[in-house]
Amino acid sequence: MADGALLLILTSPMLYVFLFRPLVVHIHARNRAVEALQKSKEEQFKAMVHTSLDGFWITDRLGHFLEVNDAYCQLIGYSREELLNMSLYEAVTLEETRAIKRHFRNVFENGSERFETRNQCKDGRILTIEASANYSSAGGGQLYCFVRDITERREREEALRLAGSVFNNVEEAVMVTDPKNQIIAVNPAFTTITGYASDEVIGKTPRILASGKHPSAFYREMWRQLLNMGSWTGEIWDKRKNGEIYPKWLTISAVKDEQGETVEYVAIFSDITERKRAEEEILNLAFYDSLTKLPNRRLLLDRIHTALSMSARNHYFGAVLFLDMDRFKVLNDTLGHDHGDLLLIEVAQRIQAHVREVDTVARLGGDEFVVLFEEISTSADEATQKVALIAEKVRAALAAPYSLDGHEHHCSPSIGVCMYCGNEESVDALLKRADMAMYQAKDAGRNAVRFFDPVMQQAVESRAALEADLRRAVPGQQLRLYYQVQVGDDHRPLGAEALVRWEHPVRGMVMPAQFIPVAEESSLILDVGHWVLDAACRQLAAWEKNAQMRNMVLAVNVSAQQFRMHDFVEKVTALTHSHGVNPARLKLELTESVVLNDVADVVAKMRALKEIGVKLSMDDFGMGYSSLAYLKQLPLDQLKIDQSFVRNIATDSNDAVMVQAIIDMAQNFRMEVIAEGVETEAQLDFLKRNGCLAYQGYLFSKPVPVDEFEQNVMISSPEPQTANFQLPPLVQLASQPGL
Ligand SMILES: Nc1nc2c(ncn2[C@@H]2O[C@@H]3COP(=O)(O)O[C@H]4[C@@H](O)[C@H](n5cnc6c(=O)[nH]c(N)nc65)O[C@@H]4COP(=O)(O)O[C@H]3[C@H]2O)c(=O)[nH]1
Repeated sequence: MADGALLLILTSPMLYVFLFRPLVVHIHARNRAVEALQKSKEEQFKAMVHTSLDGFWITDRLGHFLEVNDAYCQLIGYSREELLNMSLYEAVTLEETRAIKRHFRNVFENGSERFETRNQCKDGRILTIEASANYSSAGGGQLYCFVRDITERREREEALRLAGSVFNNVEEAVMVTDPKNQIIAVNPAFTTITGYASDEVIGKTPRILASGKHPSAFYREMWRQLLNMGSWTGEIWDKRKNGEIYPKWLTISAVKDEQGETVEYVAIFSDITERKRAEEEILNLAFYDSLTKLPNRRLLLDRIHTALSMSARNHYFGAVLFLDMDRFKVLNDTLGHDHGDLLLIEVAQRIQAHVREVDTVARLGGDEFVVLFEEISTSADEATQKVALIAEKVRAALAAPYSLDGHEHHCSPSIGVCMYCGNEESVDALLKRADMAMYQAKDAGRNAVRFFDPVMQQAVESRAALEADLRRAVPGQQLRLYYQVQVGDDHRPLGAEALVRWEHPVRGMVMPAQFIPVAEESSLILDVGHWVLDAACRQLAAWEKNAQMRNMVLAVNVSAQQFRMHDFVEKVTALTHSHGVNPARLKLELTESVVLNDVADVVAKMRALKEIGVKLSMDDFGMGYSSLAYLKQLPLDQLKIDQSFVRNIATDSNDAVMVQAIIDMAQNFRMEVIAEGVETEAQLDFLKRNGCLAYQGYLFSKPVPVDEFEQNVMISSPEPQTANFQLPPLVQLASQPGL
């Protein structure tokens, strides 16, 4: 139909009344019905949406909320009014905005999408949301979306995932059992540690792992704790599938349900073999000697301490045996430390083989061993007899030849024994006594057993007291110098030997033989030696002013320790300078022990001393290990024949020959020679006849204080070096106190 015709029809009044109007009315009615239907559907939809337990929202294409239900408002914490003024982008976390845009695009393109997002509540909480969105083009395009809070579910899943990953990856073995104690799950670490795969143990009880090392009472106690406290933790020995028994650290926990009923037991354990080994190693290092595996000093002291307390309670006698291998150092130095070590191991084994298992054999260090015997007997006599027997057996065993790496070696022990009963003596004192007895065994010629002797202890104690006093001697100005004249063949005084004396306020005059060895051992000799040198130089300086004394040469004893000091030469130089003394008036008497050490160093020092003009004499010559080899290297001015040879020259042909030889040697090396300890005319006569032209001894004078010495010199030589030394008024000299 043409457009004009239709227009005509529609505009015709008749048509309008009979056809169009009813039609319009019909259409209106139908539309109203449709509208009503639609309205009721909307109502239904609204009701459904608002009563839904899930959240629901509608947004426009840009995400502005157009509608939200109560469930969503409750979920997110905003009111409906607030949300209708917000966009979805404000209700999600910042990190989610990009994802939301992507989801929107997908929904626009595909009509719908399910996705997961993170909403941020008004109070800041973050919720994991599962969203199901649909697109409608109505109203310019809208998104309808049902949302559900799945935060808890996700957290549970995550926790489970984590637990699963822990279960599978953890280093500890995990074993889960049901309430009847049947294994229901094990993790891979369980298989690694025990050797059992899960299908080999599931359905079985954990008894399959038991080592049999623990008594049933141990397991009863474990279960008692597990049932009462809900858990048990401890160390336990179990057995691997391959039969190996190993220690593990185990925690068992009972898992209960809401009613408090145990639903599972979870056992978590780790293999502590390595840890125990390391602990043992540390313990061994701390308490055992690494070479011989014997207890070390620390453990020994502890054991002695306990033994003394026990003895105080049960009144049993015990003993401490201190032993040291004779000349072990020589073996170590000659055969090497490896052989030394082998010997010590063998010694340890031999001692152990001859004592009871309960006795403690310990190594103190070096070649020193100690055996502690406990509870030998309540009778002192019986205990001593028994210990003497064992000690002798040990001695004999240790003195038997050793075969060390193919070399046969002979070595013997010196053994000191100290008995004890009760705990009145300290551990230290006991060991010291045994040690002292051991030294007595050494003094008795080695390879011997000696019991502690109180007299010996007395000697040691008085020596210690002497040392303590000696420490105060130099600062307390208690030392004195005595002078013993040295004369030439015409008896003219050539000089003197300075000999130290100690004037102790209580002990009186102490002779050097008593205190010099103590000083040597305690290094006090350095102080004493320095004092002597200083005093000697001061005396020489004083004599410089006296015409009759000016030419005196003063001999001073120098100990090996003193000479070894790196600055010895400097000290001598400084002393001669500071006192303004001509060094040629000072003669240092060295003993053979000085040169025994480092010959090159000794020679260098001697040369340096000679360079400044100091004279050098070899004291006690003939006594030591004098050898021509070193003698010719030493820049000596004089040899001093030891008084022990001089003493018997008139009666003992050996000594006479020896003295003759020394005199010849000195002459050959162009050295002076002086004899000490000349007491008789016969000795003097022999010496003179054999070419010894200088003397020192009681025949001329005992060592005397300086005044007396000066007096004697002046009497004997009114003019310097012209008259003979007028001697001997020996009876007078001998009456000097303290000489
Ligand atoms: N029987 C006998 N003895 C005689 C005779 N003539 C001298 N004597 C003694 O023999 C010792 C000689 O000194 P020495 O061999 O150096 O032996 C010295 C020396 O080794 C050491 N000594 C003394 N003073 C010192 C010192 O200042 N420093 C050091 N390091 N040692 C010293 O002490 C040792 C002993 O000194 P003294 O008791 O003074 O003993 C002195 C002296 O009194 C004699 O005719 N008959």
